[in-house]
Amino acid sequence: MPLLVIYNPACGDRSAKPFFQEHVLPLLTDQGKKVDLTVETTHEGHAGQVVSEFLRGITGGEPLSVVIGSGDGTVNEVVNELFKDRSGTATVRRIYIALVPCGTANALYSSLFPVPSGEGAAKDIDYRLQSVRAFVSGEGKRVPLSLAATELKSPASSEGGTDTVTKTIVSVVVTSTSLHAAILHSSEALRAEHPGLERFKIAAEQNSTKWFKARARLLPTSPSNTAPEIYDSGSKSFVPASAEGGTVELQGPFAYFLSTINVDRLEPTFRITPLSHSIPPPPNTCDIVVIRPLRDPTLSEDDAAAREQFVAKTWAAMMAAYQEGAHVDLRYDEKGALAPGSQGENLIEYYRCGGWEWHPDSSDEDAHLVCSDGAINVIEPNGWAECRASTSSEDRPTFEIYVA
Ligand SMILES: Nc1ncnc2c1ncn2[C@@H]1O[C@H](COP(=O)(O)OP(=O)(O)OP(=O)(O)O)[C@@H](O)[C@H]1O
Repeated sequence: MPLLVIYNPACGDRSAKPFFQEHVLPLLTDQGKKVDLTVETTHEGHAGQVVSEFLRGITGGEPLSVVIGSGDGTVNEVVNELFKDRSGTATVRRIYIALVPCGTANALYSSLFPVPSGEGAAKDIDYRLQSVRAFVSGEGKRVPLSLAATELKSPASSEGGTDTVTKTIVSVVVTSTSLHAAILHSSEALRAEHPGLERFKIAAEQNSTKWFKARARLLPTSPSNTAPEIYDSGSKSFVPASAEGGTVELQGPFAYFLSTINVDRLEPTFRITPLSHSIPPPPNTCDIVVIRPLRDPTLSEDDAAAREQFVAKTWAAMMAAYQEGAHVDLRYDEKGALAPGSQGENLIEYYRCGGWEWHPDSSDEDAHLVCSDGAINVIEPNGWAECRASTSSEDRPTFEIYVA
């Protein structure tokens, strides 16, 4: 089986290169694995180009194994490149990935291999080598990676025409709008000064009072045509969401709108979609966490005072996500407080469905941002976005990750 090794020396705390030289490459050699090509990435998009080019040089239909040392962004680049450029995957359709967590957040790795408690556990050598060890042992299991493909659409140029797709982006971890997209957008400007996770906290403060004007439509699962489901914290299970024609309409404003696949967390302890672990999802679905401030029984309109007042509720949800995903059971009492044991509406609406549409209000520039695995895209004026989750595909390359 052909074997590629790629690491991104610039991601996270920049430890990928020494970690590969000291641990990963010697382990591969010791276990008799012949590496066909080792590449240290030099620029954005490089990892995808390397895999694509390598595939074009292979003639057999065997799967390709790739050891990747990076965060989630580099994995995303490989998947997107192969999704776009099919020339290499005409013969090799299966890509097996052994992942080494070297990024800032490592959502994918820490979801597959939860970090044990204890100071510095995420940096532990054995902790970081688990996927590679599963690969070299020859007995490791692999899990398929689901993909979420988002089409950005521009409005038809004439009445009765069809909207056109201007860009398709693929996520393997998270696709979001609203607060999460705004935070990622602001945090990029802080990367050089704050390379660690603290840049997300600073960016969060900068965006805390924003609400996002849009409407969303949640879509049924394809091909089973199952209507969207919503988590019911009374029965602690998913139940059918009230759906008209198989879809659910959500009117804004939104504070938060985020969907995940493959992961239950975005950082080792930030478990934003914990139910994807505790109640395993069916194929071709994503988990969606929504906060709509006007569900708060003490708020009736969108004004500056209400936005200021609601900041504490959004933070309560974010902080509870760090407490083993406790935000999913936070409920209002009749005075709008989030007291333990309250029996009112849930603060969070937690959906599971086949995908979603996002239609931003043309007056709200911030609502036009879409985040795909950390990369920010902008919906054009009067445009919209459609995201669909898929677990397997007839005509696309498939990706699997080695797990212990
Ligand atoms: N040599 C390089 N110099 C600068 N940037 C690079 C280089 N090689 C790759 N990159 C870019 O670095 C970016 C960040 O990589 P990645 O997402 O893997 O790490 P991260 O952002 O630190 O981690 P995470 O996504 O887990 O938070 C990617 O967009 C990638 O294109």
